Amino acid sequence: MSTLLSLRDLWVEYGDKIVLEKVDLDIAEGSFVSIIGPSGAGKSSLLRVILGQESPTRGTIMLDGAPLAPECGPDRGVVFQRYSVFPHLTVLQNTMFGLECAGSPLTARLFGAARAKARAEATAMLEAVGLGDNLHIYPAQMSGGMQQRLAIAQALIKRPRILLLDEPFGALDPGIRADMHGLITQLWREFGLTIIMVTHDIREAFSLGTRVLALDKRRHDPHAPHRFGATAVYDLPLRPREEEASPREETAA
Ligand SMILES: Nc1ncnc2c1ncn2[C@@H]1O[C@H](COP(=O)(O)OP(=O)(O)OP(=O)(O)O)[C@@H](O)[C@H]1O
Repeated sequence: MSTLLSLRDLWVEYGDKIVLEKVDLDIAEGSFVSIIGPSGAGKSSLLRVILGQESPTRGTIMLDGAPLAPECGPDRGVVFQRYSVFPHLTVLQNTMFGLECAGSPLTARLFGAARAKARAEATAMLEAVGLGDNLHIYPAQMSGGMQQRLAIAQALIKRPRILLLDEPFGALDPGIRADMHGLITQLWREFGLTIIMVTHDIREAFSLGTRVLALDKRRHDPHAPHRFGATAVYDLPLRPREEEASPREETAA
């Protein structure tokens, strides 16, 4: 598999606090990378710099061999733990919104054939995430799992190559979580995605990922804990995706 994303000598600092130091990573196209690590290790900070929400203090990020644009682009989608959907828009409107913004940046409205096309694309995406029967309801009428399905549809509608997931299932009940594991694995295959997922759930990290990265500090100074940042202390390749039939958690059960 070819390298899609390359991080070289990446540092993230806030003031005199070093959060990440000397992160060197190559992420293969089509991989599903789980990132684990203690609270405050810089997992979300790493996602934010890959997303383009923040610039690293030092170092480079290359996407397909070219420097990553320093802003969020359509090649990267993101789903956070907390629901990021618009409460005043229906499921369909929430999903069409990304296409309308891209097609009409000033008014975020499409008309005629362009609108019909966006509507058809959004409807197909909502069917793919299992919300095909709920196009016209509002987020307040949905369960947490349904809202996360909608957040995934919103992230995928612009056909990103990389999907960044920051604790996407952390707020869900165990049964719903298992359904979402099945869904994300299916979408990963169907859309040929490269996924980078931050999770606190080690079982989830290993059952979904083709690779597990642990971020932590290699060096500690008890008198100045902020002087050293975290880096990838473990990098565990798991089975390649071709060998995967279903999430390992479900196969093991
Ligand atoms: N904008 C910011 N300004 C200053 N410090 C920040 C900023 N963002 C994050 N930090 C600090 O950077 C460190 C890493 O934060 P980050 O959220 O990346 O960790 P994390 O590994 O995702 O943690 P958690 O597992 O608790 O979500 C924390 O100490 C945090 O307080």
